[in-house]
Amino acid sequence: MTTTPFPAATILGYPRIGPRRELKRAVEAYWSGAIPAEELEATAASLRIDGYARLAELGLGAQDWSIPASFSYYDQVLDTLAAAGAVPDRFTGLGPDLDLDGYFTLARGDAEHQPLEMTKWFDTNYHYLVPEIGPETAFSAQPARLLEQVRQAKEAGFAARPALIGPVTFLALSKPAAGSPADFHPLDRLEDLLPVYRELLRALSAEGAAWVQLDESALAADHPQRDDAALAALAQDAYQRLSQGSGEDVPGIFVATAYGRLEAALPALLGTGIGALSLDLVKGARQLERLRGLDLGGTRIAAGVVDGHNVWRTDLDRALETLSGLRDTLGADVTVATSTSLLHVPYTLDVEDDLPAEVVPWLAFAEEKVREVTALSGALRAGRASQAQAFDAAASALQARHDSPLRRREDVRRRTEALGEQDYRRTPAGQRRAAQRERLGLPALPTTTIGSYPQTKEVRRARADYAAGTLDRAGYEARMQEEIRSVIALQTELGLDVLVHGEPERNDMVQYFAEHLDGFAVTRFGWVQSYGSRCTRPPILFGDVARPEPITVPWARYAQSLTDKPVKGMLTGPVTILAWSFVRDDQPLETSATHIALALRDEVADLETAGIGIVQVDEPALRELLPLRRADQPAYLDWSVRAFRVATAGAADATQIHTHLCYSEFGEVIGAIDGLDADVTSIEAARSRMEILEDISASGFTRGIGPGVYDIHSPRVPSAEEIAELLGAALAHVPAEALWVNPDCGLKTRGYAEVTEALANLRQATERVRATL
Ligand SMILES: CN1c2c(nc(N)[nH]c2=O)NC[C@@H]1CNc1ccc(C(=O)N[C@@H](CCC(=O)N[C@@H](CCC(=O)N[C@@H](CCC(=O)O)C(=O)O)C(=O)O)C(=O)O)cc1
Ligand SMILES: N[C@@H](CCS)C(=O)O
Ligand SMILES: [Zn+2]
Repeated sequence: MTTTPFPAATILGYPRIGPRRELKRAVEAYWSGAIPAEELEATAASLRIDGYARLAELGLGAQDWSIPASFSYYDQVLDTLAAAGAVPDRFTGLGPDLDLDGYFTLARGDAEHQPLEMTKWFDTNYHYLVPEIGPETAFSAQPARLLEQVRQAKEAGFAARPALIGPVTFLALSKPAAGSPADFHPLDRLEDLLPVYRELLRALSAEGAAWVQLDESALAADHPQRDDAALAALAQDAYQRLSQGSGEDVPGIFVATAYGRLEAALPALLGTGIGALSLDLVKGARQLERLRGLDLGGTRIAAGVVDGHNVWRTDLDRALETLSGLRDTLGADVTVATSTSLLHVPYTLDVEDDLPAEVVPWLAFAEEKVREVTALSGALRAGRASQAQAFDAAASALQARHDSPLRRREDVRRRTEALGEQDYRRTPAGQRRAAQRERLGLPALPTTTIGSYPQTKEVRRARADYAAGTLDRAGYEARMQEEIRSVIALQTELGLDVLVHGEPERNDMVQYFAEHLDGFAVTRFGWVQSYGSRCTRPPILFGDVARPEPITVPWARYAQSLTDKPVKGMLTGPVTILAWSFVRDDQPLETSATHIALALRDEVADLETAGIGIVQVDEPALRELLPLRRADQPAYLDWSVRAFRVATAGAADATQIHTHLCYSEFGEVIGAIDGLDADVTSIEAARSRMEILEDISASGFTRGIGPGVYDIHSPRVPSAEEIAELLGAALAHVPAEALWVNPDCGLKTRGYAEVTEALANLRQATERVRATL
């Protein structure tokens, strides 16, 4: 065991995109050829050092290994793949020692290579790149980048703790490389990967790193292919072996877990020789009870009491009580920590000049959370009085929040309480189908798109000018109407059957609604990394939600006035609005979902009044919020489905309700999708070549279904032949009267040239297949 003690206070990770999105801009400039690699690396290095310096100013020790080196150019799972030399064979021409361009090729693909798949990181809106591991994938230690970061930090006067994904989580989140035997899982390669971790740890130790963080959050989630006890046993064995000999040539191992609770892995990890273990005591508060009576075996517990995944100011008195109770229970000192990396929250509240003044003191972003961690650590060791100012300020903010009338709307509460079973139910789907067929008169295999059209520079510029006040409201509306006219004209020319207005007025499908609903605040600079260089500004839900006036109706009405074809109204569903916002922690999510659903229900009614016959309610995040533990999933699926039904069940029989879900792991939520009772569901299917439809037909799903035939995440334009083939494959599983033809998702991130060509091919392919029916 290392002789350097584990720090008294720490965080699991920090935002890295830059306080002003400097890394995003530099990376994108490098991609476009505007700056050379040296300039990107210099920007990255100075962002890292400035970040360490700021964390030290905020109270973390510059020399005690409390500051994590959690930087990444793109994604921390990709960084771990690079450190383990686990480059998939299909990336021909790339060796195990990736340079910057090789690294970005894995993330973004190139002319010859599809990029690694991207998927959600636990229950967050962050996406990681999925490693592809086969029985023969070669592993080799590639520590150069990690060592360089440790060295750079050291030279600048900081002992920054290297952070990697741990071996069990790395493999648990990987997928089998193409061509692997059916019964193979990447976890089968743990034995081969451990020596590589050993070597990485040795190299880091030789560079002077006294502690290394290995993130093992997969141990806090149920795994689709391994039961919890089996995963815990793998982790136990792995950490016993990695810890052997620590102190001589192996640094102290800090296993970080977040996003939920450890079950079997909690006792399994203690006693393996790891130096420290962090637990998420926000989402996994029930772990506290389980710690009672466990033998720590010399492992120090880092108590994640400051929420890293939300923006509320911590109740410091309560957290201190938890910490001192835990210290007494364990009979050992504990480290104060964040529950997760702070990657999920914006840098600082300090720069926000437009948040409601009353709400600001209720909040803590990354910098403020670091101060909370250090205040708690100070109080735990020297008493509350030593941190009186921080504690008193937190207590009065908490009281003010508790007493604030901003949190409650009695009209919304009354309406929520008055909801009865009839408000969740439409007439049976078959009856609705007949009414809709008569009203809409659509051809077989109706063609449509998912909602957004390319967000051009000009559209973004108009929005920025409007926000800055250099374009007035009338000018802005005229500009958006011009865009809608052109999108309707394009769809008419392409001969699509169900048109959309194109969503030009939306900066983001969630932020836009939050900006138009009471109960939400939006930030000006609160960017949070979603994937790679892409960021979102999650809105903050602080009160009961109400809709002061119709939101989308004028745009939809305008679009419908331009055509005789049906225009599909476009809303974001309650679960997705919640999933991509910072949500209230003072009431169940279910209650907030119902409030949003009621606002959407009114919007649906107003769209109907405006003559809109089809309304799509997008729920791409339905899968994302699925609890990590199977036991918790049925309750979630129940309330999320009910919220969708509150939003949509007020619609007339002749109004066709669509929903859209853009991910392809349907197995877990297929029952819920049926429960939504939407008339038509569009899903992502192009990349998996319609394989997903086997699940759907096996489940007896009888509603309209639009499996995507155009992979919008790729700049590739699918040919008419390819689309016709996909439609043929779909018809093997879905009756023609139920099949819709559409892309996988919205077109906002694509350009007009590719979109126009792809949609022309989509239309042509549909004609061909229709002729065979
Ligand atoms: C579908 N996805 C979404 C998720 N979460 C959401 N909240 N929204 C989503 O759509 N999660 C899952 C996926 C993640 N996918 C993406 C895809 C693309 C982006 C993305 O491109 N983000 C943009 C920011 C988009 C945005 O809000 N734009 C604003 C203005 C932004 C801006 O930078 N303005 C400039 C000034 C304007 C100018 O001069 O051009 C500035 O502030 O400096 C807008 O369009 O109005 C990104 O750039 O990262 C994210 C998630
Ligand atoms: N209507 C949205 C859904 C994205 S998931 C869009 O088309 O962009
Ligand atoms: Zn989508």
